[in-house]
Amino acid sequence: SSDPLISFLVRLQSEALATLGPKNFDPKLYVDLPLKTDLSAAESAFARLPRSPEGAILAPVLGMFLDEYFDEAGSDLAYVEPVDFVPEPEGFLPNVENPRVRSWALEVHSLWKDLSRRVADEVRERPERHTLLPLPSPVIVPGSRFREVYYWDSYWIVRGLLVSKMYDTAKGIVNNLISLIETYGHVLNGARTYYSNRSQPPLLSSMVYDIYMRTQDLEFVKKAFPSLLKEHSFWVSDVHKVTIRDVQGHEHSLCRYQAMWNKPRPESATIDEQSASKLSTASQKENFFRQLASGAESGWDFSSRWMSNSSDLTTLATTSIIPVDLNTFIYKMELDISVFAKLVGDNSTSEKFLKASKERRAAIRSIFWNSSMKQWLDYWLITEEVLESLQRSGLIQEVGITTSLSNTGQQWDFPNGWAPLQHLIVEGLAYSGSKEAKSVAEDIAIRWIRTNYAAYRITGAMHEKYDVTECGKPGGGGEYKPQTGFGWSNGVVLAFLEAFGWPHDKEIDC
Ligand SMILES: OC[C@H]1O[C@H](O[C@H]2O[C@H](CO)[C@@H](O)[C@H](O)[C@H]2O)[C@H](O)[C@@H](O)[C@@H]1O
Repeated sequence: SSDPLISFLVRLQSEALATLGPKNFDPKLYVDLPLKTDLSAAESAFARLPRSPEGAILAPVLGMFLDEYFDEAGSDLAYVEPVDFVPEPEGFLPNVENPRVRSWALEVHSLWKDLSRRVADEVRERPERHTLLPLPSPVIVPGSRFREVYYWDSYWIVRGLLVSKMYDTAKGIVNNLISLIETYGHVLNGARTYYSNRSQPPLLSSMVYDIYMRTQDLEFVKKAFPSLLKEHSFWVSDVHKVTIRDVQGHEHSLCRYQAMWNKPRPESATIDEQSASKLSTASQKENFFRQLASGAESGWDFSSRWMSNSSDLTTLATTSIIPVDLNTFIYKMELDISVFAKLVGDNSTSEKFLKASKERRAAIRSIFWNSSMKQWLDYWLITEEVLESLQRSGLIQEVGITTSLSNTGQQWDFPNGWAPLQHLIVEGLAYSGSKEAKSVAEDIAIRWIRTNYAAYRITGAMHEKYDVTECGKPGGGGEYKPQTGFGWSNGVVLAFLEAFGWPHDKEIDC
């Protein structure tokens, strides 16, 4: 991370694992520790800690260091009784008559007191010492190791608070999430600096809607409205947006989860490093880290739903899946915004969002609905995976796609490229519905045309195969002399020229 506090805490986390071992080790504890001093003082003391001959810090030494430089995780939030809590709210669950159930429901209701916190002033005064974010209103935390506010948890917390008639607390929760949008442009996964690279299932508009339905507080809607527009832009812009063509050729705009992060998640860095250890290249690891963080953005961290092989976490392919639920949440957000726009007197925005919601509903029907199964199913962007794997494969060479990576001297091997294989792959990519694949297809076709042209100029003939590592070079190898003529090469060049054209100013020489 480029945040110096997070970088230091992640280092501390990794050293603590080496000292304490994996049993009962929770990596998140370390990135939640509030500093007692300035970071530089803690860093230099850490660097001076005595170590064993093997390089590890001994457990008592680590304990003393933690006591001296850090407060307890979670201590930067203070317990506070919610202003609107009463032991038995008027009109509480009128239809729950059974005395045992009613008394249990009242106990659950009273748990709001245990989970209610206020961010300490210290966090506002010295934010650089805390990964906790300084939210303005009191918060309700999920509990236990989750010492901070979470985005999608908040929706069901709000639903419960409405049952408990704790309207001010519910509005405070929304106010906190709005403050995150105003600072970061989106609601963070959770209210920690290390969660800023991603969001979580977007349910803020639903919180506003449900609170409004109970309270009729129009001022509250007016305040939330501009932030909801910003949040909508975040979800429909480049990082999350995917354009997809249905079988009738209609283009639809849908959304996927995609974190802006390709490193281990700070709160689970030791686990992510361990999971990635079986991957060999830096780019495979970076991709895996992005898939992990994107899985966390989905709220389903982790699930076979996002894996191509359910028993291998490294096959996580979160960003290659268009999820039904995310698009349904955004559809709801669009409908909610349309309603709110009308309430605040902005009719043109209301119309605009109604139209957007209709388009998304059509996309959901067209892309996710499986009529034989009578189910909405996530859509796998297989082409993207195939494209990525093709791009990583080494098969795409200077002037075309090589038949294999083995240089055996056989003609259907490296470095020969054959016209029919170029054509099958280029057409497959071009018609896949992915813009990126289409542009890769065109690029391969152009290079192939150029090498065919160059070889023709040099040798006066079209060839049965070409050496794709060098422009203008015919192929070789095999048990007979390379042949010219040549039927399928001619056919493919003409088919490519018809598909992609060749404008005046485009260079034909390699
Ligand atoms: O209830 C809070 C959240 O708890 C889980 O995820 C969180 O923990 C992960 C590991 O510490 C973290 O990487 C993730 O970003 C957090 O949201 C749960 O899976 C979430 O659905 C839930 O909101």
